[in-house]
Amino acid sequence: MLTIGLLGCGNIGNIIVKNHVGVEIVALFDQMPGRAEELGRLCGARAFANIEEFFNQEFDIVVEAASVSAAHQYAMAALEHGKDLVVMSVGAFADEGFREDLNDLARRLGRRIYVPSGAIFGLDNLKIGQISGISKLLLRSTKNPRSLNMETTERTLLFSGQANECIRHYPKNTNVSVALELAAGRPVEVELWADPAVDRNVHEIIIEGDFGEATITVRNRTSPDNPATSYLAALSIVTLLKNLAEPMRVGT
Ligand SMILES: NC(=O)C1=CN([C@@H]2O[C@H](COP(=O)(O)OP(=O)(O)OC[C@H]3O[C@@H](n4cnc5c(N)ncnc54)[C@H](OP(=O)(O)O)[C@@H]3O)[C@@H](O)[C@H]2O)C=CC1
Ligand SMILES: O=C([O-])CC(=O)C(=O)O
Repeated sequence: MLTIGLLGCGNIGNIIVKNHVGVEIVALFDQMPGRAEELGRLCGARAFANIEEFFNQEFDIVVEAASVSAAHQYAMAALEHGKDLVVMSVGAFADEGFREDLNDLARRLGRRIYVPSGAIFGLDNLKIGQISGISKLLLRSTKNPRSLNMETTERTLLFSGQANECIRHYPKNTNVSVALELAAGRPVEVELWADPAVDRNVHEIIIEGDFGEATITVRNRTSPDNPATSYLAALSIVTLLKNLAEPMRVGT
């Protein structure tokens, strides 16, 4: 069975620990050591307050579910310690230099980096953008102001522009935009709205290209412990882990 070390023991970490299938969690790390210890009591994994000790444990995959800055800080070290890597805070890969260096290192060391589909549907066939023209790719995300840690009484446009700029301002809310960019291999236009009338995290994806047109709307329930994060994102990472050991891959 694949063994994992969980880096980040907040909302998604909790959902992984309570729902994981087909993998064994053996090590836990969080900058709030109490959170790692609490999850350790639930699943029997060892909690570490020191990142070096965490990386030195024997397991196959580091699962990052912490923050964009944590992904930046620890991704290289994870590979250097002989682990594969699952990155939930994919916004870290908006930094092209970092992304290329990490890919080079993974190639050199024969390691894999996995990016879950997260809080959206449609990443699979969007990859055709790497070989065929896509003329328009727009993500319109709408969240309740509570999810964005702000207050407003009316629908408000917070950001309009490119994904790699948006993630700098909203690293806890727009990782999906960078996942779209990586899949399609081209820039993504992003609109981020705060709307007190919605109780879901809504992502509308509008795609036009040589293949035709597609519109995808995902109305996500929020997670129990973090309204910024859609429950789907946590389900997506649990599913990715479940499928890693399977011989057959479904979806492009
Ligand atoms: N790809 C996608 O589609 C999606 C990605 N995400 C991303 O997934 C990540 C996890 O989400 P979620 O579980 O809801 O977030 P939470 O804030 O609930 O949990 C993250 C945990 O990681 C800790 N943490 C943050 N930075 C570090 C660090 N540098 N080193 C160690 N621990 C750290 C946090 O501590 P503290 O509370 O002190 O910060 C917290 O305990 C976030 O980055 C989020 O933006 C979320 C939804 C969709
Ligand atoms: O969970 C969501 O709806 C999206 C999100 O926070 C992100 O992409 O960072």
